[in-house]
Amino acid sequence: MLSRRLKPNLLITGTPGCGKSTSCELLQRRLSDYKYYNISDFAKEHDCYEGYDEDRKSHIVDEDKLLDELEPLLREGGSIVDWHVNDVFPERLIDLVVVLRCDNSILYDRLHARKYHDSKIQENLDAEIMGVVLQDAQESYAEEIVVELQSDTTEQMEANVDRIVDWVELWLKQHKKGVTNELEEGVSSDDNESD
Ligand SMILES: Nc1ncnc2c1ncn2[C@@H]1O[C@H](COP(=O)(O)OP(=O)(O)O)[C@@H](O)[C@H]1O
Repeated sequence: MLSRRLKPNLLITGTPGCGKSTSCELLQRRLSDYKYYNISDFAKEHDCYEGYDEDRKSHIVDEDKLLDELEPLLREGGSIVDWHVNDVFPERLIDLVVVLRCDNSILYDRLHARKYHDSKIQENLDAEIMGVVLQDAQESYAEEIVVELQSDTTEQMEANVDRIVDWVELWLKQHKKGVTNELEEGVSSDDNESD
């Protein structure tokens, strides 16, 4: 049975610095009727924290509370979700997972420009080299909805956004066709039942 969402939910993920927020900003200009959720901001606004990690100097997100807040919004469809963690969203709520990748020396420069601590830069570079975010996505979602896209340059980012918009259009077309088929099958099986 098809999802009853009229528009897909897109999860844009990747190691910090790979370009999620910048890509989402471009994407939202093209999909202006979609809602954008930067989960780090969302967790802060909705107080979805369960503690503070002193070593990482970052808040620990209460994933249950986060999902309680987010699920009703995602059920509506038409969402662009931006977070480096991707394995907390139930598969039924996500239609496309884009994992952005970045060359390590470029990623180093971006994280350094952000004034991240050396240990935090190293942790993220290691995660990117080992493909941790991609692996999490592959373990959490069906193979056919996980797409890995390189995002080292502005040209690549623009091409990635074009690809995502094309994918959304295809989803909408297939979904419309699928819903029509389901309705027709529903009508014909109703006919059969009455035979
Ligand atoms: N494909 C790209 N080409 C050039 N610069 C990029 C690209 N993607 C991101 N950047 C730059 O890298 C920095 C980090 O990007 P950002 O979108 O904040 O990453 P994330 O949201 O994944 O942490 C920003 O200064 C952004 O302008």
